[in-house]
Amino acid sequence: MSIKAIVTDIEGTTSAVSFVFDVLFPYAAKHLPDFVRQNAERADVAEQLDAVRRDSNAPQADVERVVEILLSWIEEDRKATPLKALQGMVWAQGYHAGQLKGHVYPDAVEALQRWHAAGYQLFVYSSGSIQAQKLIFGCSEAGDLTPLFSGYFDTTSGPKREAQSYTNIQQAIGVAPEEILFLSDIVEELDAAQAAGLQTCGLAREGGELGNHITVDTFTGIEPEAF
Ligand SMILES: CSCCC(=O)C(=O)COP(=O)(O)O
Ligand SMILES: [Mg+2]
Repeated sequence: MSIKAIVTDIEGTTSAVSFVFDVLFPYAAKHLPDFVRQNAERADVAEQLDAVRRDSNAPQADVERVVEILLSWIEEDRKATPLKALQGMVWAQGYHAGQLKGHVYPDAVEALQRWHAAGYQLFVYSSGSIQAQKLIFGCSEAGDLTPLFSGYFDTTSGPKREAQSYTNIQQAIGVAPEEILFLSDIVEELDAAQAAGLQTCGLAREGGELGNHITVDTFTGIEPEAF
């Protein structure tokens, strides 16, 4: 069975962990409080603030308390859907103001372009919101890479360490599980994708092996036709 679709993680896979931890998360921590205060009545923001109240079991929390909760979630790298949605909105301002440029490894850019030209369907699956995914690739140091992608999946498809999430994504893509190659730097994500029947390839940019998964150190080492 040959690969028809490739689904890639972002942080640690197409893009440096340091870009997310040293640039994106501090940017969100700095700008999110005022963004939330100034936009708390906006319908899309209010919806996420209510989700924070629900998820943290604090139904009466005022805006300042919700900001505190969000900052603690950034600190602990919580992959909570409402935090990710709000981070995406804050980062949008930074990208559009030219303060942020998405980091994508040159080897990932080259391989994604080559695979797209060869007819593979390319997708993203990240804990970052779909808005944030489109921004990192759309406003990247290598230019607008969004034309390469056929679709985007975030935590609304489920947590990245659960097999069911990959079944949800496989059904949305509409090809057999074994025709999908999933790329990630996290062994628990690769295990979950494998349990759902997907092919897997680990990215270990500092070297080493990721569990029982074929592991490479750059995208240049990935040969979709070999799976
Ligand atoms: C979409 S860029 C921001 C990445 C992010 O917020 C994050 O939590 C990273 O998650 P990933 O699933 O890409 O490791
Ligand atoms: Mg990752």
